[in-house]
Amino acid sequence: VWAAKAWREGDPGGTRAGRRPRAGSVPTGFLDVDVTSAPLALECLYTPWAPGTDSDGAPTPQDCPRVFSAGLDLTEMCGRNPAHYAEYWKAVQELWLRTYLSSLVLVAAINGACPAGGCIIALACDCRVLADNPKYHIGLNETLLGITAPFWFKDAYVNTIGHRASEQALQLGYLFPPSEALQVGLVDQVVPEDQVLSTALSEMARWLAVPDHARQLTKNMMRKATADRLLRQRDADIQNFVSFICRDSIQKSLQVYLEKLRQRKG
Ligand SMILES: CC/C=C\C/C=C\CCC/C=C/CC(=O)SCCNC(=O)CCNC(=O)[C@H](O)C(C)(C)COP(=O)(O)OP(=O)(O)OC[C@H]1O[C@@H](n2cnc3c(N)ncnc32)[C@H](O)[C@@H]1OP(=O)(O)O
Repeated sequence: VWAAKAWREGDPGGTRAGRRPRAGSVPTGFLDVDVTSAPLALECLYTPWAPGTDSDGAPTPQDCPRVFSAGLDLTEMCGRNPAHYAEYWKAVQELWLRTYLSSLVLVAAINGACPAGGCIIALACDCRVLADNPKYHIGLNETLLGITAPFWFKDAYVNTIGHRASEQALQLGYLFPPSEALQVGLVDQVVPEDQVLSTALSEMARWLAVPDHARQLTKNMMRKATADRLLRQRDADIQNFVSFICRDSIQKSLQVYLEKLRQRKG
């Protein structure tokens, strides 16, 4: 995720929000940053695990290739207490709202797998460029984990790919390979892997060429209703999440899924 303001101000290596991947593991989070208590400088929000910049100040490819984001950190949703789940979900909401409502131009340069929470952050951007690699799937696969995508994930999906495609993909937990993601409109461009960053930059330039105030007002006009829907029921959404995730059956499903992931690795 690229923040236009920092880019324009020549500070593409600014503070990064989020968690770095554990050694030998995939980047899951972007949520151990304390987005709830300190104002998140979205101007400085980058793909969290991007290593920074090269000598010219241009962003360099991620140090964790193959994965854009593995979505929300499942270990944050397993075996914890209700207060932890509530705080975690509030942070997830906050991250999404700030990204979705940002007045900046945000372009997602997706150079790896992008399931669930990863997809939802990409969807909060203005434009998505995906690397053409059949392993780089994108979508909301929650049902395959035995959980349900919250209504605002669903809303963002419907806004992007329409009702019927969302209904089908959500129920099936379908992860789209690049060609299908492009076809259904989930991403805007699919390009060879080594052109993701340059294409994202070109897209950024295209969006920045539009007068800022007009673009920002238009963006807000298009997104406000969706964001307001969550804003109106934030607390209820947190309570829903906590009671849902605390169920024994859901905990069991998540543990089984995590175990499968770990075994697959071995
Ligand atoms: C009525 C209803 C009301 C309310 C409902 C409300 C809310 C519920 C919904 C909550 C929303 C959740 C959204 C999410 O984002 S869930 C997470 C979904 N993510 C996934 O399914 C991705 C899983 N991961 C993978 O498919 C692969 O890891 C990936 C393709 C990304 C990368 O593959 P690779 O081969 O490179 O890595 P692995 O060897 O598989 O994994 C390495 C280690 O990373 C661990 N891992 C992977 N993903 C996660 C994750 N999301 N969270 C935590 N840990 C993860 C994996 O177990 C390996 O761990 P170690 O062995 O190294 O410990």
